[in-house]
Amino acid sequence: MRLIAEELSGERGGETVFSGVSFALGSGEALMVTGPNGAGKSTLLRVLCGLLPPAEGQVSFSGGGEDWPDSAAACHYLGHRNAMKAALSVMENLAFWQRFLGNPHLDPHEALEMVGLDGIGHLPFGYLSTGQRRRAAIARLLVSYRPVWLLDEPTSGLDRASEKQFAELMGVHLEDGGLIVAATHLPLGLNGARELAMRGAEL
Ligand SMILES: Nc1ncnc2c1ncn2[C@@H]1O[C@H](COP(=O)(O)OP(=O)(O)OP(=O)(O)O)[C@@H](O)[C@H]1O
Repeated sequence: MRLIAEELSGERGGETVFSGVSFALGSGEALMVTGPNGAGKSTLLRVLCGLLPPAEGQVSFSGGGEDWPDSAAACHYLGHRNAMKAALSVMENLAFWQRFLGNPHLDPHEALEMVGLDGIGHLPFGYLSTGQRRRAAIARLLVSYRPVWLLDEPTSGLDRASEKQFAELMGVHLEDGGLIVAATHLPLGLNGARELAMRGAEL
């Protein structure tokens, strides 16, 4: 599988926030998107998964067969918000996402165990601490399979042990032939990851 960005520009509110972004990422590869606040990292991730149209250039995804015909279908997007309903339990949220997204991968109980949240699946999501919320959102990546993980500051709010656990989960995803694009200010503990340094519209 291959995710390709060609001469991409992204706009917010009619202003160009980045331009000329190109890369090609294959199965088992990770790309760290770095740069100062406002450089356009989140905007780039949203363009890659089709939540925003590119102002210029194009995104393509190949080798995904019928299940993953394009990048929008192939991507899991973990944004700043955790995409969970506060009043539903953690388990209910994960079960909803599994039904909604299809391509079931891990059972929600198993996914919670993988992020160290077993035992609190019955709690409303809104009761969880900041780091626990992030871990539950990471469990969403595990309940339905998507080959491409687009991660926006994925370790924000995580303690050291959870950061390490998440690095292991990302490692397994890459070993299984997945792809990862992560916007981050911190090293994520992925050996061999490439870097895309963004500097914003002045490029
Ligand atoms: N909906 C919007 N309307 C107008 N401008 C926006 C909108 N969303 C973002 N922007 C602007 O686009 C620019 C890029 O924002 P973006 O969130 O992509 O940056 P970032 O590199 O992810 O920053 P950070 O490191 O702070 O997360 C910023 O200047 C931001 O103010």
